[in-house]
Amino acid sequence: MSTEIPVALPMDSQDATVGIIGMGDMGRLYAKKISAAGWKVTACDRPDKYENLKAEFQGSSVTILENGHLVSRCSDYIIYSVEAENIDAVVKLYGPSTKMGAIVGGQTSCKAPEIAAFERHLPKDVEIISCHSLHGPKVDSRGQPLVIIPHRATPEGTALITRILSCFRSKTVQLSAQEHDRITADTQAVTHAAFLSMGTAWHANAQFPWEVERYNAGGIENVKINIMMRIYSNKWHVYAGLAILNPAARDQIRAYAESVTELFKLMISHKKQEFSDRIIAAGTAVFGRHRGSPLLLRDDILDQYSLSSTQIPKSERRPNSHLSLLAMVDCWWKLGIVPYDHMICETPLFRLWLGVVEYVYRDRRLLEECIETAMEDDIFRMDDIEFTFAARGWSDAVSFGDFESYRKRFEKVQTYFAPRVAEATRLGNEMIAKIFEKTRDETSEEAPA
Ligand SMILES: NC(=O)C1=CN([C@@H]2O[C@H](COP(=O)(O)OP(=O)(O)OC[C@H]3O[C@@H](n4cnc5c(N)ncnc54)[C@H](OP(=O)(O)O)[C@@H]3O)[C@@H](O)[C@H]2O)C=CC1
Ligand SMILES: O=C(O)C(=O)Cc1ccc(O)cc1
Repeated sequence: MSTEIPVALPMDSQDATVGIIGMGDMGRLYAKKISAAGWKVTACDRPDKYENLKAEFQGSSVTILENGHLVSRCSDYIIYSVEAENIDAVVKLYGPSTKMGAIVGGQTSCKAPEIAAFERHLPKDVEIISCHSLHGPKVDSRGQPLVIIPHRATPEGTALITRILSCFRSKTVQLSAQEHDRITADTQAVTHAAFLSMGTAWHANAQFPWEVERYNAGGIENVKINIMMRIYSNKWHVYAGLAILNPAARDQIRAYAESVTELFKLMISHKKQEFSDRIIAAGTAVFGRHRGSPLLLRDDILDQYSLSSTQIPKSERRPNSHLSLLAMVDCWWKLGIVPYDHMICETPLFRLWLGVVEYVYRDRRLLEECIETAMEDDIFRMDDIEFTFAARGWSDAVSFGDFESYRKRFEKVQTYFAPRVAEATRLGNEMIAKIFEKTRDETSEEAPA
């Protein structure tokens, strides 16, 4: 830690000014929450958005400035909340204007390129303390993990940033940038790969899953459809950035595609014993230590959140092979990942996904039903073959590191599902709020973000 850093910030009052560069979905959430907690906030987006943004925030306690130079010059803590792909260029542009002795951080989802940009372009007298809220902009931040990364920091600086960000009432966890990237690759990247692939496969089969009888099978199917819709309602660059820029994520997405392919080959060659042994061995490795703990999800809650107009009674529901889910456990097993070890960096989607997977693996009857369906039921074959193509396609898109082709793949499916996005977002929010109400800090009086 360099001794050059002047500790000139106000530590015991709310006098520090927080600057936000990038007023997209997350930047706005940060600006609103931090200013509501009593801190002075200045913010900007690209210069061409200045007039509109200024009009929008007129009369609020957020001061909109024309560009990142002006924000950087007057702010004690500057948060870059821009696309991960752009972080180097934006820090290069505004970093030299950083106020002397200020603290700088970023909110991008992958920390290696962000920290590299800070080290490359920021003056040496500046502290670097980054953060990452592990939830999307429409989720109640209370009780969700918030990672703080004191990279080039004094204890006083870290204490100040922790105090500023305490307005989110999140579960704060301090990690290094490397630890952050490794854990979020495990929690986020593979989860997204599974749901991106589901959307691609449904689109390839020209299906809206809620209109297809075999997907009106209650709890698990509802969660799968709702999460898939949620991911495709977000911006493509969020998922592209955290997958393409994080080398650990790339490897894991490839391992997931391999598991999907290998299991699918066993299915179509009817190698039931080999398939079943592999599923059981993976399940034991991943869930063995957690057999006694309470389940993360309850089916009766999930049944309420369906996009379908008809509900099929439980006794008449058709079992599913759940290839997406079997492959997830297979890939965790192969990579030696025990997902429960990563709950410090859980996102709502990861928790839901783990909840669904666990729900199947801890019910021997359900798991055997999946194995039986995977082997014998041809109805799911057309879905599973498209899912296999899709998983490999996403893995290729990520390993080629090509943002533009990632964007095209994503937006094609996003456009297809767009007509039902508003409704799915509302349902998904209700579902997440209901599921998380038990885990949230019960004493909090704040309204959801
Ligand atoms: N959305 C999510 O669920 C989460 C996102 N994140 C991370 O947070 C960051 C922001 O994400 P999000 O808010 O969703 O994305 P948005 O696209 O909504 O916001 C990014 C904003 O930064 C602007 N921007 C780009 N370059 C500049 C610049 N030179 N000066 C000022 N503003 C600029 C963009 O403008 P333009 O659109 O014109 O490029 C855009 O308005 C990303 O790195 C993302 O990975 C983290 C947690 C959750
Ligand atoms: O919960 C998820 O995985 C999301 O999709 C929202 C999200 C996206 C990017 C992040 O860096 C953190 C959360």
